Amino acid sequence: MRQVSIYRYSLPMEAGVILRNQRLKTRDGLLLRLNDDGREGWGEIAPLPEFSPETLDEAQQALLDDARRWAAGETLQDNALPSVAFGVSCALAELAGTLPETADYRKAPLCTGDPDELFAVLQALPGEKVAKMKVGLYEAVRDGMVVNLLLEAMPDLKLRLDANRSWTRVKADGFAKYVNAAWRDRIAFLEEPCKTRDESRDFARATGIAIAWDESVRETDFRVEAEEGVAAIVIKPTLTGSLQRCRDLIEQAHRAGLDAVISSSIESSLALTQLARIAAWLTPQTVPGLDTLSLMQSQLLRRWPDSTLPVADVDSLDVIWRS
Ligand SMILES: O=C(O)CCC(=O)c1ccccc1C(=O)O
Ligand SMILES: [Mg+2]
Repeated sequence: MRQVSIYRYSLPMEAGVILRNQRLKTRDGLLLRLNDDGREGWGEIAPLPEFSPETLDEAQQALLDDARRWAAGETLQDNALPSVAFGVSCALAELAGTLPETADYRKAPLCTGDPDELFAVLQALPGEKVAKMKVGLYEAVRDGMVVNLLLEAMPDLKLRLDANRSWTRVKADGFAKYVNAAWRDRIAFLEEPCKTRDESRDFARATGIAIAWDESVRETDFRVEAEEGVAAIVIKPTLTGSLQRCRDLIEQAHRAGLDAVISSSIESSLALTQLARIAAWLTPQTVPGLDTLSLMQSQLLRRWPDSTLPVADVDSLDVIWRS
C-alpha cells in the first residue's frame, strides 16, 4: 500500500551566506518520503530564495496536491514548480530503484578569491585540480589579476569562474585584459559573464575565454546549441525540474558537444548526495559543482563522506502531512 510522509526542515547556515540581496540564516525545505510494497524513496523540495521562481509555501501546496494524488493511486505528471518536480521525481526514482547508488563525491572547491586559502585547498585535492571562483563581486580588474596569479602559480590548475551576469561588456574586457592569453584555455569556463547573452557570446569570441550558461538554461527561450566559445551548461536540478527534464538537457548538451555540469542549489546533504549520484550516472566525465555543504551547520538524514558536520535525524523534523 502506498504511504506518504512530508516533513519540513530548517537548518542553520554558517554566518555570512548571502544570496543576491539577502542573508540566508537558515535553509528551509521539505522532505518527501514514499513507501510502497516494502520499498522507500526520499526526495527534497527546497526552493532557493532569490533564485527559485516559487516560494516554499507555494511548493508545499503543490507537493501536498501531488502527494494526495499519488497516495490515491494516480500516476503523477511532472509538477509545474521546478523544486517540486525535482524532489518528487527523486523520491519516485528511489522507490523504483532507477536512481543508481554509486555517487561522484568529487566537487570543484568553491573559493572566494583569497589565493592563500585556495592554495591550501588545492594542495590537498586528489586528482584533477578544478576549482570554482566567484568573480564580479569586486573590481573586474582585481578578479583578472587574481585569476592570472592562480593560473601562473599552479600549472595543473583549471578554473571555473562565475560572474552571475554582473559585468558590462567593457568591464568584462577589463577582466580579460589581465589574464595572460597563454593561460586562457585553463579557464574551463566562465559562467554568464555579461548582463545579456549576446554580450557574453561576444566576450567569448573576442577573448578566447570559454563561457557556460547557467541562468540562461532556465529561461523559456533558451535552446541548447553548439556555439563558438560556449563550453558547458550548468544544471541546477532544484531550479530546473524533474530528473527527466534534467536528463533531456544533459542529452541535448552532450549531443551538441557541450559539457553538462550538475550543480547545487544549496540543498541539504540529502539532496546533495542524490545530486552526486545523478552526476555519477549522467555526467561521469564531469566534476559536479557540489561544494556547498560547508555553508551549513548540519547534515540531514544522509551523510556526505568525510563531512564532520552533525547529522539531524528524522525525529528532529516536523511532520506536515501523512497519508
Ligand atoms: O555551481 C557550483 O559549483 C556551486 C553552486 C553555485 O555556485 C550556486 C549555488 C546557488 C545559487 C547560485 C549558484 C551560482 O552558480 O551562482
Ligand atoms: Mg552560476
